[in-house]
Amino acid sequence: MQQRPEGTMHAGLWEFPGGKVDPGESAEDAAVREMEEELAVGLDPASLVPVGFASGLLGEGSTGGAAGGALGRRALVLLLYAARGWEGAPVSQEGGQAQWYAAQSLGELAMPPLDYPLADALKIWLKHDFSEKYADRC
Ligand SMILES: Nc1nc2c([nH]c(=O)n2[C@H]2C[C@H](O)[C@@H](COP(=O)(O)OP(=O)(O)OP(=O)(O)O)O2)c(=O)[nH]1
Repeated sequence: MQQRPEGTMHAGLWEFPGGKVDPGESAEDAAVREMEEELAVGLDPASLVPVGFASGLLGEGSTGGAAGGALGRRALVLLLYAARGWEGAPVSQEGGQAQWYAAQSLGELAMPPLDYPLADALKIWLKHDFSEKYADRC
């Protein structure tokens, strides 16, 4: 998990690492690029397995950050992927904190609103160990 920097929307809250999909990019390619940029971790896009998604409005529930409250009603959809293999040890590249947490403890962490349903989806996914089904991919 990564802690959002001061001065941004949802500052100080812990989120799943990732970021926006660039024009012309697939969601998987964006996830790989963001993991490299944010945590210096190398991933194979073919090894990513979809875990779940969460949908809401940009800025909903945020009190801090420059953009808070002034965003209109833009939709935000977060996609969560699992990867069983990667290259390198995750180290935050952008000055904030990055830390491993057990999936079961994520509910106690202060997170932006959409990361809670993502954490629930992850717990269900791990319980059923769907990764076995994709053993050749992750
Ligand atoms: N993780 C997460 N982000 C949320 C939620 N609600 C919400 O408005 N956001 C915002 C925060 C960010 O502006 C945006 C996610 O984009 P992002 O991960 O690329 O974060 P960012 O804009 O701070 O980073 P960057 O593109 O500048 O690198 O969505 C939420 O519930 N969870």
